[in-house]
Amino acid sequence: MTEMLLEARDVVLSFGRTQALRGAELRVAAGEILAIMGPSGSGKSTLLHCLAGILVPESGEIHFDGRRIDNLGETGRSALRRDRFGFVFQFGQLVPELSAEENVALPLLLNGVRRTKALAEARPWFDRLGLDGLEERRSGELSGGQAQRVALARGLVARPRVLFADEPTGALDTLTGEQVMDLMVSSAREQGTTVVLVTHEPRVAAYADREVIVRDGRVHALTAEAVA
Ligand SMILES: Nc1ncnc2c1ncn2[C@@H]1O[C@H](COP(=O)(O)OP(=O)(O)OP(=O)(O)O)[C@@H](O)[C@H]1O
Repeated sequence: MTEMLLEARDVVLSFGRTQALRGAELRVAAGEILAIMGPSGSGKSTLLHCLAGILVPESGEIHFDGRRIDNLGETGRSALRRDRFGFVFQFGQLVPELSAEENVALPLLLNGVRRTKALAEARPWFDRLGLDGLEERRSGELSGGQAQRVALARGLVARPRVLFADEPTGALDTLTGEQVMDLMVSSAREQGTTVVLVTHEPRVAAYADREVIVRDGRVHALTAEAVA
């Protein structure tokens, strides 16, 4: 049987009167690239945040790598996010005061890696992601696609077990979005990183090994019925 790396079991979470997740079930295999699709407001980001230990479900369980993580407490979940998970969001969210290179090195610096070593590990990503020559730029001096590739490098530099990507191409034009997806998928595969990708764009979801649909806070396998 394929090893399950990440699992949501009967997850329920409300914001006030809004029931964002109503018994969400999801299993993600190690090394898998999974796309979470679904209409606006259906609970995709909330599910991603629960899987990543950012939000804690009201009931239900989240398991990662053979252990339950929703009951770890903020310190434990924060350590897990720092050590095991990488993140890419819709608007790169680079730190504007830092150079592109320092932004990529940030997860390593936060993990206690020395500055020289962290920057040395960040540098090859510029060649790998077609960003040569942009190492010293601040985020305000990068195009949207360049900034998102820097954000991708930052998400992968610490070789996380899981990369969580929430609408990573949402702010990009189609061609630039496809470049980012190509690089995300090839880099993740190269280092064996599992990817959980939230998107509402079928073209983006097509890069994944498997797609699921979130509707009204529940997860459905991709079938003609679920799409209709
Ligand atoms: N912090 C919050 N406070 C209040 N309501 C929230 C909060 N976050 C999400 N919600 C609500 O929970 C529901 C699910 O939101 P979520 O962001 O998970 O949906 P989504 O499928 O990711 O949507 P989109 O595609 O528009 O980003 C929505 O009704 C949303 O308005």
